[in-house]
Amino acid sequence: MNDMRLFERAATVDEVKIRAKDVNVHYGIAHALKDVSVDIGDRLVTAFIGPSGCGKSTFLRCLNRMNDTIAAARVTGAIELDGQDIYDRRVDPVQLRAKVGMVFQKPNPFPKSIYENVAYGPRIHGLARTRAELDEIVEKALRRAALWNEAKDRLQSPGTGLSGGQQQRLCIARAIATEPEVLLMDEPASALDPIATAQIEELIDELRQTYSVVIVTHSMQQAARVSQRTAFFHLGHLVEYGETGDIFTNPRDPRTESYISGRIG
Ligand SMILES: Nc1ncnc2c1ncn2[C@@H]1O[C@H](COP(=O)(O)OP(=O)(O)OP(=O)(O)O)[C@@H](O)[C@H]1O
Repeated sequence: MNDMRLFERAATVDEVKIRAKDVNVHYGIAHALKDVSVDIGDRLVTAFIGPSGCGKSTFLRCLNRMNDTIAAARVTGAIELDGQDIYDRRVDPVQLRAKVGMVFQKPNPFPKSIYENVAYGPRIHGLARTRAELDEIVEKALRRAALWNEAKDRLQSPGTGLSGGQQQRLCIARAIATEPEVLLMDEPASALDPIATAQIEELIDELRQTYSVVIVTHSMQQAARVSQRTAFFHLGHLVEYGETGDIFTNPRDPRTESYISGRIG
């Protein structure tokens, strides 16, 4: 049984979920991201690391067209999700963001009940026909986000009344309630204490059984703990990308080496 599971995981590891080719981003005249090409695998965690301002969040936002919402941002190049160009004019960015969900640095629940926070996406995307179906979706998402036990008796209480770590798990539940395929996380634990951080990291490890997870992090320890692949960015360039273990123990580029040994950043 165990061998079988290993085999299944090995078989899925090399499937490409997102393929980015020659992606450039300008904010007005500032060239923030330069010729980034990368294949992001399915059902594994990819970490983006690098010094402040190197373009990690900018690139993350390219993957679900969140940069569309920034007037100054201009994105060129190609990004495919399962072989489909996400920048094609026929793609509805709202539908895309249901498939490629996002969790932000600061937990940002809606000023609504816990239940409504999770039910919102499924409702606008018409995923439930009845209240019972919606209840089921909400419960499933809260369970997957490891929040059900803490939230089940207070579903009608405001989401903002939860602790920081619980709020972040609520935001993860909200993101996964629309059955996304990819989860983008921009420093999801940076506002949390060590215990809540450990819970989020454990959850990320769970989630990769189902999703492709991409996480921006400032913590190299966190990247080493949660990810299987790591991409190192520097001054808008993707300098090095590979197996996390290799990046941290045997980096090929001197800039990566300097960063992970604390000489730049
Ligand atoms: N909305 C924006 N408008 C103008 N410039 C921006 C905007 N967002 C980012 N930038 C610029 O683009 C560059 C890359 O920023 P980005 O936030 O992607 O880097 P980052 O690696 O995620 O940084 P950090 O680790 O500090 O969050 C920076 O020079 C930043 O000032």
